[in-house]
Amino acid sequence: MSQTGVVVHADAQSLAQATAARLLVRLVDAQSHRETASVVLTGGRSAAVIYAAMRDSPARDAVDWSKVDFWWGDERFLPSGDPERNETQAREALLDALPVDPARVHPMPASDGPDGDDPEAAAGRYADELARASRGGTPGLPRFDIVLLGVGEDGHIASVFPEHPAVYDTRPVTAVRGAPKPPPVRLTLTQVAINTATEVWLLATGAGKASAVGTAITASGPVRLPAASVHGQERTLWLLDREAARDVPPPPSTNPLTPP
Ligand SMILES: O=C(O)[C@H](O)[C@@H](O)[C@H](O)[C@H](O)COP(=O)(O)O
Repeated sequence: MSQTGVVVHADAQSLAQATAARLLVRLVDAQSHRETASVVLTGGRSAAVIYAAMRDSPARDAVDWSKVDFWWGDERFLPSGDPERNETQAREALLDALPVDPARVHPMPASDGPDGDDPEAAAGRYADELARASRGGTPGLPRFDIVLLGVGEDGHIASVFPEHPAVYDTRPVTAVRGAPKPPPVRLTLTQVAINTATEVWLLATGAGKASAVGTAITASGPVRLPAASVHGQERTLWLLDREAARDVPPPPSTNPLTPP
């Protein structure tokens, strides 16, 4: 049974530092069981700060980076090397500083790649790459130890936006056109793929996220927010700063001395 946790940090910087440390420990743990580990990276400002904190952490070398598989949860469908691509951000903030195995770094196709400016074909290509890495777990997908997801003000995760076709897509990867967050054309893992992960970590900082976070965490019943529809097989973690946690009720007290 998947557990959901909510961790609230004082501010965005402490969230980034703590999440970087948490991710490093989680990767070391995964490798202690299986030699390899896998993480699905996200884009956005919160993620970039976490990547830099990982890069600068003295504990980073506890991970055997040559045996970590890096996937992406979504990508802006732009030419390779474009500064707006999530791949570019992750390479500059983290991957370029690590002894990664290039064969284990799996960026989503770029718009100047083999499929040209056809995002549907590019999505299919990434689905094929995922399937090739499948090792007997979920058919067509590799094991994802941790999926990182930034959360948008509208409750989107990756490039799955509320009421957009990707919400209803049952394939593991899909193309997105008309995304409300520029750029409009993107590739994204769907909730189908995300929810196979062992752990899903949702990252949100700032008051602008509070409403979406509060609704996603507290609403019962069919909530039309993608952020409310993703969960890890074993654990779902909400990693928030105080501002983003504003609308999240405090956990029920476990102190037996507290009056009901
Ligand atoms: O490509 C992207 O833009 C991201 O993958 C997207 O899902 C992002 O994580 C959220 O929009 C949060 O972004 P911020 O952390 O910048 O608010």
